[in-house]
Amino acid sequence: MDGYKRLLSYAPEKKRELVLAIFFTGLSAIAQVFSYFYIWKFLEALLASNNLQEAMQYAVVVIVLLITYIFLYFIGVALSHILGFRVETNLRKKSALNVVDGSFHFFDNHSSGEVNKIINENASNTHSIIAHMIPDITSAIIAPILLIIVATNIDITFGVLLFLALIFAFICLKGMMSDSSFMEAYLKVLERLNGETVEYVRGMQVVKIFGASVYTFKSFYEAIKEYSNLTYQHAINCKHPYVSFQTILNLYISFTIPYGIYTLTRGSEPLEIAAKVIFFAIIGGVIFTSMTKIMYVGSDMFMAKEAVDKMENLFEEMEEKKISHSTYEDLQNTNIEFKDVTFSYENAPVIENLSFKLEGGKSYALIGGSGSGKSTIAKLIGGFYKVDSGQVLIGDKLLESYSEEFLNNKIAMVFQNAQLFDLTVFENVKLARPEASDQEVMQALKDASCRDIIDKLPQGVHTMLGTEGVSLSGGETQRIAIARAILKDADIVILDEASAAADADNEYKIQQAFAKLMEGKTVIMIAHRLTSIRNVDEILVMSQGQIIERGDHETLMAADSKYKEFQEMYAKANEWRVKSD
Ligand SMILES: Nc1ncnc2c1ncn2[C@@H]1O[C@H](COP(=O)(O)OP(=O)(O)OP(=O)(O)O)[C@@H](O)[C@H]1O
Repeated sequence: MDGYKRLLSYAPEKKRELVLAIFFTGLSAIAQVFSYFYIWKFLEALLASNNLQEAMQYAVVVIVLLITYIFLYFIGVALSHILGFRVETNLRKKSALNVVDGSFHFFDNHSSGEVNKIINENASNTHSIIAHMIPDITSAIIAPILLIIVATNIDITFGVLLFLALIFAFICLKGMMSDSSFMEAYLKVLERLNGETVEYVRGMQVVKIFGASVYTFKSFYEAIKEYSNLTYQHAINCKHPYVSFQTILNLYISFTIPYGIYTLTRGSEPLEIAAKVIFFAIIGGVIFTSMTKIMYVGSDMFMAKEAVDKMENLFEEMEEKKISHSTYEDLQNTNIEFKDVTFSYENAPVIENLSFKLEGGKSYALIGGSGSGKSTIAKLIGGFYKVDSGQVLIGDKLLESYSEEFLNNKIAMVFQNAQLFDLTVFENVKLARPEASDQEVMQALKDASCRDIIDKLPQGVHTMLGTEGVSLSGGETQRIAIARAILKDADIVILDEASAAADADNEYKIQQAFAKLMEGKTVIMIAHRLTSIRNVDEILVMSQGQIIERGDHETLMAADSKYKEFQEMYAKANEWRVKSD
């Protein structure tokens, strides 16, 4: 019940619907029981009293009560569906907000497909669990109890017999109810099977080309076997309780006839006994059928707990290693400082006890071998990750002391694999500053040397990009992303220069766009082309998470430096490229 209560706590505004759903399904159960009582009255009038007119009146009452039952049940189910859908909607809304707010650490460890799957599957499970649980519980519990009371009033022996049969039936049902360990194992196997099936379908091309069979996909085959074994074992475990349940039901119905004959020999009125036998046979079937719903209540409760556990775990993970920002919103200067910073993505530190200071208003280039920690430093300045120890200061104040939004507005980042959204070019740029005028957006595009891109697009700046629209090349995408950063007009600019060579024209335009973006800003450039950094104020050379050298181009070239070594290697690599071209 705990999972169910936790799920309901996601829709506190629909408490009234919950109470009304219980009320209407409860009322419908009472109407149902009354309809069966009047079936008895009908049979009694028809057979025992032989009063056709009275029987007809009872028949009308039965019909009215059955219609009332259906109508009330329908209202109860509709209300519980409204409640279920609201819980699902609220869970989806919360998920969407948490995803937007999720830590980078979380997204490093979870692919977007995985997150989407967890949210989709569990959120959509919740509405059906909630929608069916209230009607199932009422029809499985209220209706049988009330019917037993009515039945005992009609005939105490038949009533007691029915009661005993129900106790046995309940024991059998409990034997068939899936316990939490089975449900846990079942959901795990099902999840594995789904995952393996997706992998198999994804690899269908390889399957076809190489004529591989399902046996080649060993883990898919094992998942099928595991699923089949588990469900088979469960079916076997249910065999005895199920057969016993059916036997008790049929025994009870068959027993009403010899018992009726026995009472006849004791001088009872034959037609009254006939009426009772028919009535008890009818309600026996009805009660047994409604009781079977108890089986689903157990698994529904487990599913409710699973769904809410999985989603809440996901929400918790999204918050892990997230910086808790304060509210300060005034940048005194754009100095950047690392004080004894240690940071690790997983267990091993990528940078350890790193300290350095960058002066506001100057331009810096970070260079170093692949994996030396350049992008990590850029991300830590951007506030993407919480450091393990030490301090990152912006404007001589702790990064955490600024509000997240303020910091976002003060720092612009352009990564080599820039992301554009499925929006128009214009909308993509305007995202950086929604209050910007049309002229400002157009000026940013012009400054980022995007004129030629816009000219060739069918609807100019209003052309849709992405899956539904036009695709741009890597270099073009980066220029639009630079336009976005120019419009943002942030005081600190971090650029991750593309390592893959763009064509000469694109390369020239990207450099022009960068120059415009860097004007008057504090700039940190992660440089891959060593020719493009000669004019920066200072170059920081990185190796294994440490800054091993720093200085301007001339100073570093004059010494026997690692930087000089890098420049020479770069020049050689370019020479080879020219020769092989
Ligand atoms: N999201 C991540 N999760 C785990 N480890 C990571 C993650 N990002 C980077 N690393 C590791 O951290 C180290 C530093 O990576 P970083 O991207 O900062 O290097 P880099 O100098 O920018 O490299 P490159 O020039 O190849 O982009 C590498 O060993 C890398 O494998």
